Amino acid sequence: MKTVQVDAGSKSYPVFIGDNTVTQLNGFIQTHLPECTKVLIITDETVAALHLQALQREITGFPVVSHIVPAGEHAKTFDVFYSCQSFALEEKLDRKSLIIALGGGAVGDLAGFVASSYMRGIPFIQVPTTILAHDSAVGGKVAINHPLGKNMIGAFYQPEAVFYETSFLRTLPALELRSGFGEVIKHALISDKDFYESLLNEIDELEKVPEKTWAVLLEKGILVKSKIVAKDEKEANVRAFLNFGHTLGHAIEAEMGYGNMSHGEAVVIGMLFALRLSKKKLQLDFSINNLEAWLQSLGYETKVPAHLKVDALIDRMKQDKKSVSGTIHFVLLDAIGNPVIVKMDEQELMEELHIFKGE
Ligand SMILES: NC(=O)c1ccc[n+]([C@@H]2O[C@H](COP(=O)([O-])OP(=O)(O)OC[C@H]3O[C@@H](n4cnc5c(N)ncnc54)[C@H](O)[C@@H]3O)[C@@H](O)[C@H]2O)c1
Ligand SMILES: O=C(O)C(=O)C[C@@H](O)[C@H](O)[C@H](O)COP(=O)(O)O
Ligand SMILES: [Zn+2]
Repeated sequence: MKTVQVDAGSKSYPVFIGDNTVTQLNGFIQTHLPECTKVLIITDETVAALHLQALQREITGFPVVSHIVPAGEHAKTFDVFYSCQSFALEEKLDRKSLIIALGGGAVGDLAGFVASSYMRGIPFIQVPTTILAHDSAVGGKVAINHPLGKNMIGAFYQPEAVFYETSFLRTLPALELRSGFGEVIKHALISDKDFYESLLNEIDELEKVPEKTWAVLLEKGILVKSKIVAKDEKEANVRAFLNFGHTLGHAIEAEMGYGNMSHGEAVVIGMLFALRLSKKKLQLDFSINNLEAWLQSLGYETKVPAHLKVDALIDRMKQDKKSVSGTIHFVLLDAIGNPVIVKMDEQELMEELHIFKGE
C-alpha cells in the first residue's frame, strides 16, 4: 500500500492507495473519529451493486446506513442533494457522524458537498472507485451542477482521508478507463515532459494496463495535484492549472447535456484545443499530431461534436469560474510542464474554435 499525504491549507490527510486499503478504514475511524455516532455511505446504483457490501463488511462497531443515488452526472443535481440531506436528517446524523463517499467523481463531489453543508459541516471520507477519482477525491473541490454550468454550486471541503481500494477498479468498463486516463494525461502535461512521454510511449491499450501500473499512475497524478493544492487550496492562483482543458471541456459537457459525454473525454478535447492555442499564442514546441494520433488509437474522440455551436460554447465559457467580468481565461502551456493563465479575446477564440471544429 502507498500513502500520499495531502497538505491542503485547511487540513492535512492521507491518501492510501492499493489492494485491501479498505481493511484499514475501521481502524482509521476508531483512531481519528472515535466519537463517531453513525456512518452514512453515499454511493450510486452501479457501485452499490458491485462494491457496497464489501465496504459495509469492513465497518464494524459503528451504526452504518447507506443512501443510493443515480449513477453518473444524474447524481450531481439539486434534487439528489436534497434527497441526501433529507436521508441524513431522517437517520438523525449529528455533528459526530461521518459520511463516506463510495464511488467515482460524481458521487464524491455530491457526498462531499452534502458533508460540507449538513449541519454546516461534518467529516467525510472518500473511497474512490474510478481512475478519474484520483483527481476528484483529492483536493477538496465538492459540488453539484446547475443547468447553467458545471460544478457551479459547491465548496472547498477536504476529506478526513482517501481510501483508494484498487481492487474496486477491476469492474470498470473501457469508457471509464478512458475518462479517467484523460485526467492522468492532464496531470502529466501540466507537470512534467518525461511523465507525458512515458505515457505516450508505454500506454497503447487501456484495458491491458496492469493493475500495478494503474496504481503507479494514480499515485503520480495525486502527487502532481497535491503539490499544487498545497500551494493554493482555494484557487487564488496556481490551482487553476488543474483546470487545463476544462474551459472548453466543461462547456462541451454542458452543451451535450450532463452525462452524455464523460468528463475525461470532454477534457481531452479541451486540452487539444488549449494546446492549439498554446502553440499560436505562446509558441509551444509540441507535436499535437502525435498526441492526437495516440489519443485516437486509445479510442478518444478528438473533435468537438459537430452539432455543438461555437456561439453556445463561447457563452458557456464566459460563465466558467475562471472568467472575470465575462473575460475568458484559459490555462495554456508555454512548455510541457509549464502552465500559464492567459486572458483570451472573444473574437479570436471564436475564430480558433471554428477552425478547431473544421468549419
Ligand atoms: N472535485 C474534483 O476535483 C473533480 C476532479 C475531476 C472530476 N470531477 C468530477 O468527477 C465526475 C466524473 O468522475 P467519474 O468519471 O469518476 O464519475 P462517476 O462517479 O460518474 O463514475 C462514472 C461511472 O462509472 C461507474 N462506476 C464507478 N465506479 C465503478 C466501478 N468500480 N466499476 C464499475 N462502474 C463504476 C459509475 O456508476 C458511473 O456510471 C464529474 O462530475 C467531474 O466534474 C471532480
Ligand atoms: O481540483 C481542481 O482544482 C481541478 O480543477 C480539477 C478538475 O479536474 C476538476 O474537474 C474540477 O472539478 C474542476 O473544477 P471547476 O472549479 O472548474 O468546476
Ligand atoms: Zn476534471
